[in-house]
Amino acid sequence: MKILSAKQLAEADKISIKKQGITSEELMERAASLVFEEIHHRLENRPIPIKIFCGIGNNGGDGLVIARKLMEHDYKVKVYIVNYSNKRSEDFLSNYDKLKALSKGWPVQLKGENDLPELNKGDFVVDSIFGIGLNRPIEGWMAKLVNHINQSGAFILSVDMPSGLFPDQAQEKNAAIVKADYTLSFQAPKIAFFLPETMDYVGNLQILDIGLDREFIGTLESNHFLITSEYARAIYKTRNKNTHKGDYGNVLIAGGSYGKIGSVMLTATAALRTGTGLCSLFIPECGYEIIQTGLPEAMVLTDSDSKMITEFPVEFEADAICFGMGVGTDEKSISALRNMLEHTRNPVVIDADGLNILSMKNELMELLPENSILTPHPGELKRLIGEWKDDFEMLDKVKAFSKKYKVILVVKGAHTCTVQNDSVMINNSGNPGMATAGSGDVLSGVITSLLGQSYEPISAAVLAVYLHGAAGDIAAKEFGFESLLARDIANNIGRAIRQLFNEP
Ligand SMILES: NC(=O)C1=CN([C@@H]2O[C@H](COP(=O)(O)OP(=O)(O)OC[C@H]3O[C@@H](n4cnc5c(N)ncnc54)[C@H](OP(=O)(O)O)[C@@H]3O)[C@@H](O)[C@H]2O)[C@@H](O)CC1
Ligand SMILES: [K+]
Repeated sequence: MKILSAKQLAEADKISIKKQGITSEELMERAASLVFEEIHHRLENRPIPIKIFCGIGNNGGDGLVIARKLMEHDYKVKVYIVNYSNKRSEDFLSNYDKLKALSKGWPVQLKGENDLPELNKGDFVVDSIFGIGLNRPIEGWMAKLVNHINQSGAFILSVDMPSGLFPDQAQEKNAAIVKADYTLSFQAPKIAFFLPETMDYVGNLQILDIGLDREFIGTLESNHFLITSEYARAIYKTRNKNTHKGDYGNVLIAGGSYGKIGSVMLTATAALRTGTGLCSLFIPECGYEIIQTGLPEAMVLTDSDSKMITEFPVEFEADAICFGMGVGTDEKSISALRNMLEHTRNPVVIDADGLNILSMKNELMELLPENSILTPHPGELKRLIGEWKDDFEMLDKVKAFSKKYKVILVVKGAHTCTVQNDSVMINNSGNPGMATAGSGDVLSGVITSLLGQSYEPISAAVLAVYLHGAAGDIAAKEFGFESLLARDIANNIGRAIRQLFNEP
């Protein structure tokens, strides 16, 4: 699903009005009615105090429509107009008149910090102050209003955007932004919903299809995509009946050291659970019995060193190689990575200490086969690309790095971003329970497995990230967030694949 900018959405808004022969007020009625229906569906006429904060632009206009509809259904509604300017939008004004005609009490006008209304824990607040028209940070008394809403303990539903949040540009530190429990956003996701510094303002997210012109949206160019289950399903390759293990890749996972053999075991488990035909590990001597006992499906090659890998079995013909988990950054392990890169043409997967070695020995970057996949968490990413001042600068730096070295980066986080050149694929599966030791090792195993099964490198990365998150979601249903182990993610990859085909 395309992630669109505020500018593109405003354009789609205009084009749709023209092509569908409707007025902007009719489009507002349509969009806001969908929000009303979502609220009505959940509240089922319960007499909860609903307090609606409306700006004076079209986001505020949406709030007025929602208020009118709720009143028509006998909800307890109070409307506050956040009077930040005299420039009311036309659709705001016509909906203001409609509301006045319906309600006995006039909306309360808020003009300064002395007007902050009483809010309580049991209240249901609708935030309709600013949407995609925000063009500067919220300041002065309105910033105080935003903090007042945030601190009230009320349930907060934001319409289109949490007010104060820019859809597609960096935010000032300590900016006043509504911290929503739930955001109902129109037509397309916005990038700020998924980035580490701003995702917490959004709460649960739902995108409402307000019927903007599909054909026009189809022509809009975007470098940012949200990975959906439909997309994952389209990439996935089914198995033939007439088949054998040789059709599903022979992968080699190189890593581990004394005390860190578990990492490679998790990677190999995940690779096998993702369908790898043959899985071999290259590990130090000390891990031999551990792997042969713990994972009989895998084959083991050992280094001459007992505690770390110091070389690489360059004669091994693997369909995909993964290097890095648990290897450490000793000079001897660095030469093992160099040895591997000097003898490999096909894209490889580099994780964990493999990435730390690349940051220490920049010249090794030049040896990476084209379309290799690097899977840094934020700490490893900083070592690779340096510091960044905000998420947008981080994305720019990652894109530049991807182009410079012709590699794919899987930037791990709550919404893992897979970046190739300028395009960013954002993942939406997964949960906080997956913030656990070994989770990344499992992801590398899934990517390597798909790469070995002849998926294009970018498809292997994107599908792996999606399945890893979906498997984590299935595991969390059984174990809860706290008890979830990395191996539970690996063990649910098969269910995540089946789920791709059970969902509508
Ligand atoms: N596009 C669609 O698909 C549809 C959109 N719809 C709805 O319209 C919403 C967009 O409405 P909008 O363009 O009127 O902008 P909105 O966010 O209400 O802001 C209003 C004005 O506030 C001002 N302003 C900005 N920042 C400020 C600040 N910090 N402090 C003070 N003032 C500030 C600025 O005006 P300025 O003062 O700069 O002249 C700005 O123009 C959208 O989010 C959705 O809810 C749906 O109804 C139908 C389909
Ligand atoms: K809003």
